[in-house]
Amino acid sequence: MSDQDSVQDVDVFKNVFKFYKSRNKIIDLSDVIDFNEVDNTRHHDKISTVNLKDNMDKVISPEDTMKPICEWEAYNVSACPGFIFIKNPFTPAGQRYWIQQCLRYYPCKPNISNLDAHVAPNSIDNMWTRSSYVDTHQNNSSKDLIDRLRWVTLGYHHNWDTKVYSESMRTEFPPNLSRLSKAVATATGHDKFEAQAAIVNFYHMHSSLSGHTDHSEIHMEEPIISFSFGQSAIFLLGGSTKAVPPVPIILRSGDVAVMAGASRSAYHAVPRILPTDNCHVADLYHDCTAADEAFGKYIASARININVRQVLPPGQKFMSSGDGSATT
Ligand SMILES: O=C(O)CCC(=O)C(=O)O
Ligand SMILES: [Fe+2]
Repeated sequence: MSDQDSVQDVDVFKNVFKFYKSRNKIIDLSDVIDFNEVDNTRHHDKISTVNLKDNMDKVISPEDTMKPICEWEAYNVSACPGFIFIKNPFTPAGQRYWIQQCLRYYPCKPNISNLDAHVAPNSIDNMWTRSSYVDTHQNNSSKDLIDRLRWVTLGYHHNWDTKVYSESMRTEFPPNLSRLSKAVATATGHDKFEAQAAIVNFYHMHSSLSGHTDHSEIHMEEPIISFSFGQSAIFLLGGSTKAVPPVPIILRSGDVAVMAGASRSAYHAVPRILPTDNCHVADLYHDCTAADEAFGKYIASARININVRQVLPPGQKFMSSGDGSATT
């Protein structure tokens, strides 16, 4: 293989990313796996149904936000071993509950967000109630603070520079999100999963997230559990190198992606946010109180993703001094 060949191989993930990110043309979605159309013959041979564990009466429906597990539909993607897609297992009120948690509560202290570097904590604590989504009489011409929110970290706070977690950058993981993640983990066969760190991403219509792997966690045997709310996304799931052509998948509001097994350390990206093409999100806030409708206005042009991870090996409650340096 010549040098040129190997460079081209390395760029496969990036080329596919650029293809879906490009705004210069009408995007061709024919290769994108859409689990809303599982009978679509084009992609039928690329996926298979997963049988979930329906033995979890105690943990199912955390905060009463999910449908009974017997109604969940879950799929594998043959090219991505270990990956499980669960088609929106939430009730409409359940989705509204999690969207509210992400906008109203998770950005507040002691959690960390991209806004911390710019504004005082109490401005963040009140930013939802003071936003023009809620206070419609507000004639504040400056952009809402909430529109500048890009990420929040929970539990062990992701260090964007060093990519190393530390005990000194740890706060309580939200118990409700821990129960939700445990329910999904248990249903997909990971009943020892402990939610210890999460990133909540806030995407706007032109946002994207480039190809990366998530490998800061000391223990990589447990899955990443990823929840999507609001506008849809094209999610690219590749392999262990950027030479592996990624599989494009549509993630819609309520969908859950579980990156387990080999897919836990696979390259992945979000090249594009797509306006919801059906009643998915509009329906959520149909006939709601004004307080709820405010969340509907935000989510009409935004996507929220919560991805939850276990950091420590089973049974270990804290990081020991050598743990941080064990990761790269
Ligand atoms: O937004 C998504 O679906 C993926 C987010 C992600 O991969 C990350 O935050 O590491
Ligand atoms: Fe990621």
